[in-house]
Amino acid sequence: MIDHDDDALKLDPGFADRFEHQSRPPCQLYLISPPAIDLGFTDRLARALDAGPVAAFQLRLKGLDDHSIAKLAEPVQRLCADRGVAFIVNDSVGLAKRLGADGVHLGQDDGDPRDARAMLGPDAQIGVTCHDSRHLAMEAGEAGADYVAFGAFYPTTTKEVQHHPEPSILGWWTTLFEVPCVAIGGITPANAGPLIEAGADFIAVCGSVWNAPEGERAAVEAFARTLNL
Ligand SMILES: Cc1ncc(COP(=O)(O)OP(=O)(O)O)c(N)n1
Ligand SMILES: Cc1nc(C(=O)O)sc1CCOP(=O)(O)O
Ligand SMILES: [Mg+2]
Repeated sequence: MIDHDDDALKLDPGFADRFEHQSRPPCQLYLISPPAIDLGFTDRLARALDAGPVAAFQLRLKGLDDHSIAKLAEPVQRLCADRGVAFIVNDSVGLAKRLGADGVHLGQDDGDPRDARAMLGPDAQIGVTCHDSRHLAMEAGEAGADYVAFGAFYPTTTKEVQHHPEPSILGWWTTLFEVPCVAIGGITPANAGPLIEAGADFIAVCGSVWNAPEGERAAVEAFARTLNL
């Protein structure tokens, strides 16, 4: 059965405690890195993380081997740790283990969450891509995922996507299961509302922060206003 572990709701330690009277904490921001970064990226990340509450940061660098990602990861991971932001590695359980990351995000072809759990231990946050599929989400929950991710809700230029769920999948999930759900794909401060209202526990965003004409600081501030944080 799906794990109803209370820790599953605590990506940001201490956050949930402020909302003990509610059955689920309010929706939080989950920031995804640009697909490529250089060493100067930490300045941008610091501006983003200092602009408003960010629960988690995912290092998602495509087209690089684990060794190259590890070299770029070190200052980024330190920055997240200094600010109490969960540091999640995309795709690679081995890299997450090597870096001592807080967790790993697995796509449907990135490995079995059970193997990830065995390698990373009980405290690791393991997230699983579930596209627009209730079936995949229940499978991920059964396999011990700490969150399930649905998307892409809106058009995105960050990734080629084939699946476009309706916001109602978020409400369906949160009504039935305690495991948090993440909404992803083309989310901006202006279009996040229906996903938050439908029940997203997290909104995961990339382009609307890193490609924002007004800069990452203003973009995170705008998300904080949308989320009422
Ligand atoms: C929070 C979150 N949700 C979905 C994804 C997509 O993962 P995946 O399908 O493995 O695609 P890539 O990101 O690896 O291109 C994600 N990374 N994070
Ligand atoms: C990484 C990713 N996964 C998706 C999915 O649907 O599973 S959509 C996506 C891209 C997210 O970036 P942006 O906020 O710029 O759209
Ligand atoms: Mg992947």
